[in-house]
Amino acid sequence: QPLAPGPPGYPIIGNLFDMPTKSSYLTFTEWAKKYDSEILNINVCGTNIVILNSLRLITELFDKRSAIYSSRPQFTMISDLMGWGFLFSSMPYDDHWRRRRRLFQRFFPASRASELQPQQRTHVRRLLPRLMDPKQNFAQSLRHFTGGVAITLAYGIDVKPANDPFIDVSERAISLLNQASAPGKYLVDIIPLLKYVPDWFPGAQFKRDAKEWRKVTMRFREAPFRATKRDMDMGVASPSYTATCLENINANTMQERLAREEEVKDTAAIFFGGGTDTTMSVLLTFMLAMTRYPSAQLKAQEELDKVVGPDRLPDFRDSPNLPYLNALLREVMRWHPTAPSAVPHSTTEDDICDGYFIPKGSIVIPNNWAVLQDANTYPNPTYFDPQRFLTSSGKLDPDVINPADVIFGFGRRACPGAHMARSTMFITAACILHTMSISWPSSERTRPSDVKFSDSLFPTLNHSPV
Ligand code: HEM
Repeated sequence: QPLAPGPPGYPIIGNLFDMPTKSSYLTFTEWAKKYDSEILNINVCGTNIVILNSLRLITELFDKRSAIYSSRPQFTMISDLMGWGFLFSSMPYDDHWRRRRRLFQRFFPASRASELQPQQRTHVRRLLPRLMDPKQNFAQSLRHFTGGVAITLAYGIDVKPANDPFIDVSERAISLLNQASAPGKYLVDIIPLLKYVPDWFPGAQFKRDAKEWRKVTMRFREAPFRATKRDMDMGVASPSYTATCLENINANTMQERLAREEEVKDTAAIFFGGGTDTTMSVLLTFMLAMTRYPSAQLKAQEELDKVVGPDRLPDFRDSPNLPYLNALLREVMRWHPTAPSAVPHSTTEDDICDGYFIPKGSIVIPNNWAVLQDANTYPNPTYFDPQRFLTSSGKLDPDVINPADVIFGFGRRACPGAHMARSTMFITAACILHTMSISWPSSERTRPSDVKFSDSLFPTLNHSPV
């Protein structure tokens, strides 16, 4: 069977020089047009990479054939040398992953979303005055907010308004992780044996860096967990994911108990590790869209005025009565999706799809950008238009694909924090729109349309809109 089409490449290095280092989702979308194929194949120094450019193929492989499409590619620099292998989002499809994913979903299931609401409310109420305070940097306030929600829910720790030690170490750790995640940055990811080069060896700066950065990773994993355990021992711990999991450990031996505790520690770290940059990215995109499309903002505010009225803040229970706001949030997720080229999976068996061979060990990238910017599904896709998700009678249209069913991923590796992310997005956007208007600062020389999205896995704006 042939491989799927794609740029031809060179012997040994394959498509090394074709592989985009910036906005890869745009290049993948162009290739799909150029080769007139929803499925593409490239090879970078022996690693086979398959790119899926349609929802049909993504659901076919990740949902229907999930038994062989549910692993993750391994990156030596991050997972091994920097110590991030404990995050189950990056683990291969094995028992370590299975145990952690099961634990996370047992104590943090969508069915318990309403239990998160009091803490989410408290954090939004603290965010609103900060956003209105001209002395506070608005993006920093949003970052502190999403970090605070994660730390409170994971550990029951109430973060300080500024210089919080847990937020500070977590932000530093994630920023190092993001820097090291740039595709093709480290040769050791292509030649894993290089990890055995001694630290003092010329050219081994990556090993010296990794040694320092690993200390930050470990502090990120340990410090808040230890604080919660200490509070539990003293009987003063607030309810949290960590406290619930620790209370529910059922172990026969000390060794077994310690192993279970390590799993709790690993999964608690995912709240910040998986939930902060991602939610922040959607909220920043929301703020930018509001400055660029003031008529959509006004419409959502009129709906809130009608449904919520002037005497209270919006609440979770208002959601079913706010179809326009919900449509607007869907459009935010579609217009510039978070993780546009998603989180790659990898295959554990050979397979054939649409007549093309997919070798075992291939990296498989779902190109969400191509799905969410497809003019057949979303006419005039570059335009921000919440109305596309509504019927003529103003209800949410079930026939238009909800971008939330795309941006949180697919199959057995789909995002297990989507319920929390969606409710945080809803309550934050509703409260912001009901209490303030978002506009571009008149003193600013650039315009909202000049704003560029940065190029990390979860792009955030590199320029604050307000
Ligand atoms: C708007 C916010 C968020 C977005 C856009 C998002 C998106 C994603 C995506 C695209 C994946 C990969 C899915 C796949 O491989 O098919 C993922 C995985 C994951 N997300 Fe999220 N996420 C968000 C928030 C959160 C939150 C709040 C948490 C935790 C509380 C979380 C925890 C995870 C975990 C643990 C995984 C890895 C699952 C696995 O590999 O088994 N995410 N997320």
